[in-house]
Amino acid sequence: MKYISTRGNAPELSFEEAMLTGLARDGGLYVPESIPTLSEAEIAALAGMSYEEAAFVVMRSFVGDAFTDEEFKGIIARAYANFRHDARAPLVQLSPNHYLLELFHGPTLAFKDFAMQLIGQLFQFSLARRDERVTIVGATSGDTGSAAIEAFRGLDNVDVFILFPHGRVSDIQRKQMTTPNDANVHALALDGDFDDCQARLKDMFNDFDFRDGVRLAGVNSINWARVLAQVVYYFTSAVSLGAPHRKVSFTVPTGNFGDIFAGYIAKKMGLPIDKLVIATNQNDILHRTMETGAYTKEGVTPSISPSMDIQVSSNFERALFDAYGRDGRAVAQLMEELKSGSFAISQGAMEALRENFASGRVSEDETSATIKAEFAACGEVLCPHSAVGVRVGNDHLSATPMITLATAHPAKFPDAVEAAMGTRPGLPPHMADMMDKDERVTRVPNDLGALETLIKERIAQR
Ligand SMILES: Cc1ncc(COP(=O)(O)O)c(C=O)c1O
Ligand SMILES: N[C@@H](CCOP(=O)(O)O)C(=O)O
Repeated sequence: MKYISTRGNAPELSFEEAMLTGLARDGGLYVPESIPTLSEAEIAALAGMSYEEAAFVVMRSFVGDAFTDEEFKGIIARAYANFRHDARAPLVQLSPNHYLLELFHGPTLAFKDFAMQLIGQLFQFSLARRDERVTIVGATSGDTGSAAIEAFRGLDNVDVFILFPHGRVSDIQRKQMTTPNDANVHALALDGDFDDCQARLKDMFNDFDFRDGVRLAGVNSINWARVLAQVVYYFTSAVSLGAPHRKVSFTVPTGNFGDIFAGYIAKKMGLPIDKLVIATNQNDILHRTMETGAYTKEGVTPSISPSMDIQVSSNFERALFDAYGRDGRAVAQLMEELKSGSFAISQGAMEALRENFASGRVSEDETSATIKAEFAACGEVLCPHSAVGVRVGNDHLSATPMITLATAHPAKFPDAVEAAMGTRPGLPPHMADMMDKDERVTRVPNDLGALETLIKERIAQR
């Protein structure tokens, strides 16, 4: 299995090389050169398997010969050992044909743990056998950063720097990133929004002297392994509702487009998915794009679902690559145009996108009202991101079962949940003392040179 860049001008890599490389050297994102499929019988057989067994079957052909079967099974087992639910990703029923996939039973209470715990194990295995060390720099709107820190804290051969937008993450998210006291963890509060954090991260990857000098690695969804790990729960949840003998639809609260792109990969692998619905908050660039065919940045307005406050949706580039018939030059041209604020998508590419994706947008009031209504109707307490998904999922109900992804635990956003339903959700026992812990954080400017200098100095001090 080889991996190619969405901009068509970077070396082809193996799974392990692509994982350790992060952003392609032409600025694009790595994708598999072809998508392996599972037969109906193979999908049906997932029904009797544990989450870990299903994960092995779904991901095996993407990793090629990077690991033996036994090595890969061990990596998967270690990745999910500290989840707090036996099913890992349990499905609960909200209404007769609407189900919620709870993805918040991992160590940091967000869906990011599914991929980050796996990536943590993959990196440890690969770095140890290569005898290498890396510098991970991550950009976060709140959840990716805490999941990355949890997955890599305390490791000798990894430094992890997390850029988060100062004042724009919840208190719990910030504490998750600033209270670990491991010497290899560096929380950086950037003066800007998430798009600035992600842009500076990509700038670092495009500065080859810096990139090669610190041996930069990425664990954002820039990294294909992040997307791959998320494909698994589309299969396990759909199978538990009767796939492949019955179609299912999914609604996915969306920001950087990684999670829903994993659903698209599941569909291409043969999972019978009817609709994949993009759910956005008031930062609705993806919904506007699906409606108008123009991808136009408008600036980010902070919302009560802060992890989705994103305008430059990184993985949309992977969807565009397919929609343009895998024409890397066309994608590179669109990304060049985006530097001036917008690009128009061709009619053919829009048709391809609309064949696979529907979309909806949810206001702040609607998000709060959904938290309140679902608690009253079925007792499920939703985080604001999941509520955005459920609201859009309700608008797209049909005879096909709808699965909405619950992407974070409500206790990560207690103020928004309490304001909506009058009760404050409590943290699980293993995090109960988090708010009392001391924080370690450095305020940083939105400036590439200053960030690179700081990172180099910190590495030199270790
Ligand atoms: C809680 C939560 N929900 C939804 C999303 C959106 O996921 P994606 O960026 O993969 O679209 C994020 C962040 O990415 C998140 O942290
Ligand atoms: N919502 C994310 C944003 C980073 O996106 P990713 O797709 O690179 O993980 C977050 O919580 O940080």
